[in-house]
Amino acid sequence: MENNIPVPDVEQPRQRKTLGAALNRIHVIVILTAIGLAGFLLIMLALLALRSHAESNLQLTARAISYTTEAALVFNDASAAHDSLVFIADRGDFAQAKILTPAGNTFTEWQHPVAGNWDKLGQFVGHLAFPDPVTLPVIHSGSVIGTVWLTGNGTSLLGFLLETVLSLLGCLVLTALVALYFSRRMQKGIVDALGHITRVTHEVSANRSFTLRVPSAPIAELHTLSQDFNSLLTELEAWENHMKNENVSLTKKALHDGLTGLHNRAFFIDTLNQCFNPMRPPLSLALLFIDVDNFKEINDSLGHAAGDRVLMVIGERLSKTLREGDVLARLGGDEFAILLDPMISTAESVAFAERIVEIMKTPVILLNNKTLDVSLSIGIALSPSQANSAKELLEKADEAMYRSKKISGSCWHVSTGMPLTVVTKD
Ligand SMILES: Nc1nc2c(ncn2[C@@H]2O[C@H](COP(=O)(O)OP(=O)(O)OP(=O)(O)O)[C@@H](O)[C@H]2O)c(=O)[nH]1
Repeated sequence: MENNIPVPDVEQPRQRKTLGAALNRIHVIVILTAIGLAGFLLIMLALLALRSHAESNLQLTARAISYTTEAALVFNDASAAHDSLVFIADRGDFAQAKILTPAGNTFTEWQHPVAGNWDKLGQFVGHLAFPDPVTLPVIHSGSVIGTVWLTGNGTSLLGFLLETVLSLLGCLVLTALVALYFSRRMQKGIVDALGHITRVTHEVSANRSFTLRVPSAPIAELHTLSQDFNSLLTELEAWENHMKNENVSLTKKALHDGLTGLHNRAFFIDTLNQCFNPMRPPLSLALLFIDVDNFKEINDSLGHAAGDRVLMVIGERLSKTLREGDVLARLGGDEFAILLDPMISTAESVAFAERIVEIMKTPVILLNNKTLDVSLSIGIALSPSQANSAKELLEKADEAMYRSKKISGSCWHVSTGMPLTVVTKD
């Protein structure tokens, strides 16, 4: 059968651009576009201004030529007219000058020498900048006696243009650098502030570091974001501490007895089970099962509060008998148990039980300062000699305790492993 379940696309990990790189790119594009456009417009304006300046210059030169060649035209002296042209060409700025007769013939002319590529380029620029020659009539006594014909010189225009463009470009590059410097500074403020928030967020999510805080940012919105983020962290930190405390308290409640503060049955059974871990070699253990004699009577005659007081005192006294590693628990009601640390012999556990019987010989002082004699019955079971499991060890110790109780109470009994027979006192 064909499987029609769509397989979701697995997103491939890809290299993402950093915010700094993205802002950098945008700033460079904006700056280059703005500076490029401004540069282009400024160069165009400079060109127009230069051209109009050069054109009015050419008009003035034509007028000067017209005045200076007037006499030469009147006296038909072409050589004098040529000298005048050379004289003005030394000081003026034109490519070619002609004096034409009223009939249109060339009376005299002068042309700027073309020495090299620069001059050729100048000539070309001159053709572009001044496509039409400037003409001006030479008037004598009210009549036209000739015409001044003048074309513009592109060489000096070219030089001037190059100078203008180069200095303009220099200014634009300087402006671009200054703009770039300030944009980088502004960008650093944004990127650093967001970088702090990103780093702290990552630390919080990866290591639950709720104690971290984001430093304040120079930009108002980012500062607000940092402050709000810090408030959130403070709340999370408080919440986490509260949860930790709750956990500690719940764990304590789950494993401790509320009245005596000793470990409870669940903890004791768990500890016992761990001692019989099949993955480990068997341990030498001794378990003392302890039950208060005639506890119901205490409750019934002196009240539940007195019974509680007795249980607490017993808990305190038993705690004082413990060595390091021993585990004491209240199993429930008037039952207690002690697990003696591994490597304990029968004689040692019996000595331990005798000590317990002994310490209970001191009467319990009740809350109303009355005293009460309280005794305990103790059953001892040993592992691995008498039991091979937690359940069996507990049952054997309970059984031995029952023997103690049946004999007389206020005594100990070591489990025999034999079936229980009822023993009467005396
Ligand atoms: N005051 C008090 N009494 C409790 C508590 N838990 C259980 N008891 C009472 O403890 C009594 C235990 O009674 P039994 O199990 O008959 O024990 P006993 O009177 O000592 O009898 P033997 O074990 O045969 O000596 C019951 O009356 C329970 O109600 C407790 O936390 N506080």
